[in-house]
Amino acid sequence: MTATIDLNDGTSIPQLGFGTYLVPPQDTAATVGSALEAGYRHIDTAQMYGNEAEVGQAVADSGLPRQELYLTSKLDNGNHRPDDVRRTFEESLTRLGLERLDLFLIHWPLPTRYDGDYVSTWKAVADLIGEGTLRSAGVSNFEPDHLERIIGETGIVPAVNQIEVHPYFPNERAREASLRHGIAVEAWGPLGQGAVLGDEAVASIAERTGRTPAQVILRWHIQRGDIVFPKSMNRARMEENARIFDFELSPEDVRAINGLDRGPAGRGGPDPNTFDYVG
Ligand SMILES: NC(=O)C1=CN([C@@H]2O[C@H](COP(=O)(O)OP(=O)(O)OC[C@H]3O[C@@H](n4cnc5c(N)ncnc54)[C@H](OP(=O)(O)O)[C@@H]3O)[C@@H](O)[C@H]2O)C=CC1
Ligand SMILES: O=C1CO[C@H](CO)[C@@H](O)[C@@H]1O
Repeated sequence: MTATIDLNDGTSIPQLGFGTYLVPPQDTAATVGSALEAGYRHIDTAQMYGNEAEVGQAVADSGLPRQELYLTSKLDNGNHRPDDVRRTFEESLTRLGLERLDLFLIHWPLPTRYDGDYVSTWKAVADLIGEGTLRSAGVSNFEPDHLERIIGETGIVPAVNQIEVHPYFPNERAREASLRHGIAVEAWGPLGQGAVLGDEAVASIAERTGRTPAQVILRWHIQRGDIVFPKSMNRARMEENARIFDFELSPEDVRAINGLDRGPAGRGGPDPNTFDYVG
C-alpha cells in the first residue's frame, strides 16, 4: 500500500500513516481498527490526544504482528522535565500496551511546568533509545533556530521533524532546515485540516486526473518526499486517502499546487513561537 522512507538512524518508516488528532477516545478503537483493516500500518497519536489507550486497544484487537506496525506518540508540553520524560514515556507505552514505541517526538519546543529548556528535554528523549523501548527519537513543530540549538548543544540529530505542511503553508523554511540536517519531514495537517480540500486549482487538477481533491493534495506531499498521516473517521475517505500510490502528478500540476502558498497567513495551526498550550 505504501512506500517507506529511510531515516537517518538506519530505520525506516511507512510514508503514509493515519492521524488520530480529534478522534474521540470513545471512537478511537473502532476508527483505528477500521484504518488497520483498510491497510494503514502507521498510526500517529500523542499524549495530548487522550486516545493512546484506545489506539493500543485497536492494535491488540487487530491481531497484526507488531513488526508490521509503526507507532508514534509525542511528549506533551507539561512533561518536559527530564524525569517526567521517562515517566510519561513509560506511561504512554503502558497505555498503548507496547514494549517498544517506534517513534517518540517532543510535541512542541515549549516546556511548561519546567524551568529548564527543550535542549535538556531533547537529551532525555534521545537517551531513551539506549534502553530498548524506543526505536527512533524526533521532534515536532521545531523551527530552524530550535533545530540549530538542539543539534549544536547535544550533537544528536532528530530522525524526524513533524511540522505543519500543506499547499497553503508549505513551511519551506522549517522544511529545508530539517532536510539540510538529514531530518525527515512529517507533514501534519496534510489536507490543511480540511481547508485546502475546496480549493479551485486542486479541484481542476482532480477533475482532469480523475482523482479526488484529497488524493491530489496527498500525492503532492508524497512526490515531495514527505511523510503524511491524514485523519479521517470515515471508512470510504480512509480508503480514498490511501489510494495515492498508483498515479503521478505532472510537473505542471505540482507547480500549480506550489503556487497556492499563502505565506505565513496560510498557517492553520498554532505558531511554534507563540503557542501557549500548557499541557
Ligand atoms: N505535531 C502536531 O502538532 C500536529 C500533529 N497532527 C497529526 O497530523 C494528523 C493529520 O492532521 P489533522 O489535523 O488531522 O488534519 P488533516 O489535514 O488530516 O485533515 C483532517 C480533516 O479532513 C477531513 N478529511 C480527511 N480525508 C478527507 C477526504 N478524503 N475528503 C474530505 N475530507 C477529508 C477529515 O474529516 P473526516 O474525519 O470527517 O473524514 C478532517 O476534518 C493528525 O491527526 C495528527 O495525528 C496534527 C496537528 C498538529
Ligand atoms: O497535535 C496537535 C493537533 O493539532 C493542534 C492544532 O490544530 C495542535 O495544537 C496539536 O499540537
